[in-house]
Amino acid sequence: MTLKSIKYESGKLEILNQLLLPAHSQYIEVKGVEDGWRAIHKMQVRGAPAIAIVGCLSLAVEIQSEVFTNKKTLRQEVEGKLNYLVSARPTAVNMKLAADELISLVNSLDKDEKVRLVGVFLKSIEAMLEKDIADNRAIGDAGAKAVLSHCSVDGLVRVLTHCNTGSLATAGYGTALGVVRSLHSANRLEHVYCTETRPYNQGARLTAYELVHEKIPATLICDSMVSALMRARNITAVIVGADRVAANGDTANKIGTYQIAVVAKYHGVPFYVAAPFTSIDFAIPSGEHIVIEERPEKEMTHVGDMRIATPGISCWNPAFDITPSRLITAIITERGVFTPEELKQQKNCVGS
Ligand SMILES: CSC[C@H](O)[C@H](O)C(=O)COP(=O)(O)O
Repeated sequence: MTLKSIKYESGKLEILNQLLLPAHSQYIEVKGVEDGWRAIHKMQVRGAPAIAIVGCLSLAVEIQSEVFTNKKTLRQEVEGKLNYLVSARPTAVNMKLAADELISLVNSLDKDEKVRLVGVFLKSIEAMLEKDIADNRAIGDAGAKAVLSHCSVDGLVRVLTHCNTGSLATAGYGTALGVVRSLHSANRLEHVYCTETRPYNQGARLTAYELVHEKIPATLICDSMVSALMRARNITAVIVGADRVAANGDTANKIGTYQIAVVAKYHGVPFYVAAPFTSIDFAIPSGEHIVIEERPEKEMTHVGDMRIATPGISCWNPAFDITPSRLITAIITERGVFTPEELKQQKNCVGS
């Protein structure tokens, strides 16, 4: 059985508290928008697609217990709460896109009945969940094909991934980890290496957990071992996820992605970004326009509750970095695999 980070049934929303993994597998209830915002901000739920789904569901839960006197107040309330949820983590585009979609949905309703709104909301979020899984499967298959193009017809591949992009970060299957999954199902994966992903260790805590759970041959490395790995282990390709891709292909992803891309370029290893088409923000021409979230120092200075850094030292803790498009071989989406140059031409297909 694959891991499930979000459970929603009959108006009750629960999320797997990812801060406790891998030691404890514990679900916590999200009773409304305030809980949703906190869970996203504290990273109890994380990964761009999962954040959007939990944000929207937390609003759906809240709406059910509220009374609205007219459509205007309902609209204002929904818009205000969605914008509030977007503010919990600013870098990824998914929550913002989902919020815009739901706001225009509310505006298009001709009746202001609460029951109808909740029904329409839930239907649209359910469709979002299903679409995410279907898209991830398509990304997995397209990505596997792209990676296999770099080896002999029946050869095996060795890939490197960073951070967590699996079932825990999405509605299911995963993006970059979905590609790994598809390679494994096709019996073409020799090995996957995952980085620890300092400072918050999503790789060591979550990706490693998923890989062990799925019995996929995998090895954990420290972030500082990437160059040595590329020299020693003949890596076929790097595959990472994305939180936001600009129109020119510049990609915001977990901190550390950029340096892996630089090292991959040096070693001649293809570098792929795997993400749903909705992660591409055609409204911004380049990565310079992406807001990079900075996280509390404690996430760097401590492991759990134990301080590992010298007291008094100051810290800089950006959660994401931008990989320039010239370091990216291609962006794997459910609509196909595009070089950054080809991606620019896709702008006109948005929404179709
Ligand atoms: C699955 S999309 C890419 C991910 O959102 C991303 O790189 C990532 O894992 C973000 O990590 P987060 O733990 O939410 O800060």
